[in-house]
Amino acid sequence: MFARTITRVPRFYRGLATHANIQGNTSIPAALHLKTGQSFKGRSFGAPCSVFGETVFSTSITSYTESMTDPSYRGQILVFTTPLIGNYGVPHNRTSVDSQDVGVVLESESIQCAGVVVADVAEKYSHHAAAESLAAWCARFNVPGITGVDTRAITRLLRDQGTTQGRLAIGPDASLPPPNPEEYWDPTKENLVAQASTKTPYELNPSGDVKIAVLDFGAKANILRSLVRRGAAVTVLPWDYDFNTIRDKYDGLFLSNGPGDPAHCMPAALHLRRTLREWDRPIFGICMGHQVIGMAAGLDAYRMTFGNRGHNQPVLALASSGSIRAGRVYVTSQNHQYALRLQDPFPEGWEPFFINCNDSSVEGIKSTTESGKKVWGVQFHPESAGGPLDTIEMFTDFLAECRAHKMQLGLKTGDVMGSKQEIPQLAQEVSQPIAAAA
Ligand SMILES: NC(=O)CC[C@H](N)C(=O)O
Repeated sequence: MFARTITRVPRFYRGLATHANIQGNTSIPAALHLKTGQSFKGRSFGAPCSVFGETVFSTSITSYTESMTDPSYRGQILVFTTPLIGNYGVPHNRTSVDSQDVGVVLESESIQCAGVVVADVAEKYSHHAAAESLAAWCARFNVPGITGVDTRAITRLLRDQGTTQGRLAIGPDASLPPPNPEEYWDPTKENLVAQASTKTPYELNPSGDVKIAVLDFGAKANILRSLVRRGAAVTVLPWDYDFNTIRDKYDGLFLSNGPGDPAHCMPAALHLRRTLREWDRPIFGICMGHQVIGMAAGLDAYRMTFGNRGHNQPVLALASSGSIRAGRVYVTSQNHQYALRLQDPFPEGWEPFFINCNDSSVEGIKSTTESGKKVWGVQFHPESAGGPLDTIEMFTDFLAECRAHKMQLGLKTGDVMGSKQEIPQLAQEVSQPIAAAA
């Protein structure tokens, strides 16, 4: 008898209710077809258009917004193993643009994956920073989604048969028979890096004390943020730019992540081979960048069965360097299909740096101490976004090495603060944020 009926929604919940939204086209039929002959029927959300793509799964339980804007997912139909996706909506993807800023909140300007597959799309979303629903965001970027499918069954299939070419068929296309095997699009044939990379060089944080050139294979914004927020002046170069022509103006070189088959990046690996021979300043690469360093060092990159996509991949450090301690396991964020082949012996001057605790794949390489070089490549993503920050200090380590090298050089030439160093012409010409360059 003392039970009270709440007739007024408390203020706090009323605020949330205004964010809640119902959007999407979930009564439109959709189907996911795999080249291997299996089909899954569900309902559509997002853009009402059909797409081809390489079907991959990610075990991440959060950060769908970061994953979907990561250029490394370009051309892929992304299956989320977490059943409920979309429940915190999507934020505005703009920051106030100043020289320290890369201009976006997420990992790039737009959705990069070709389509998304979820068990249960959240039609209601709630988050203080949310501006729209997952469905509305997908519709705005012309990216289709399918919901109401058994993502566990799809994942088990992909785990057994490997990443498979697929077709997301929406609306009337969903009731058509699946495409013939030869009609599927094979993204490995395309140079996706050339599509994702900046077309023209641009600079961030020009007043930074240490000058870093970034070869952009499809860089995630958080890689650029991680460099800029640690005080680096960053010049972002197209993926096939011959860094050797400007290298003396820089204190370090960084090679970014990127989509597709690393074989397309062989021109960059050949330029880098020369850099490694003739230049002694620090070099750091992540994911595709790590694969390019490996190819330049003489290692092979191969296609894994289903790759590693998720935010809890354990890697064992085999060597100590900077903040990394040999013998420790770090939990890492990953998104890759290819890996460097472990070979014995390793090319002279190189050693394995990390190894994956689940599948023993190579997770990192480094130049040996005897080589006198300072070069590191990691298959995982220390910058996270999303995922754990266990290895984020690798950016600090890299910049510390660049600063130390610059200081040593200054001591030799009597130019300790680097004041005699020329400001790169290139960098002055192209000072603009990532958003404007995209
Ligand atoms: N995130 C990345 O840079 C991925 C690299 C490469 N495209 C691969 O799939 O292995």
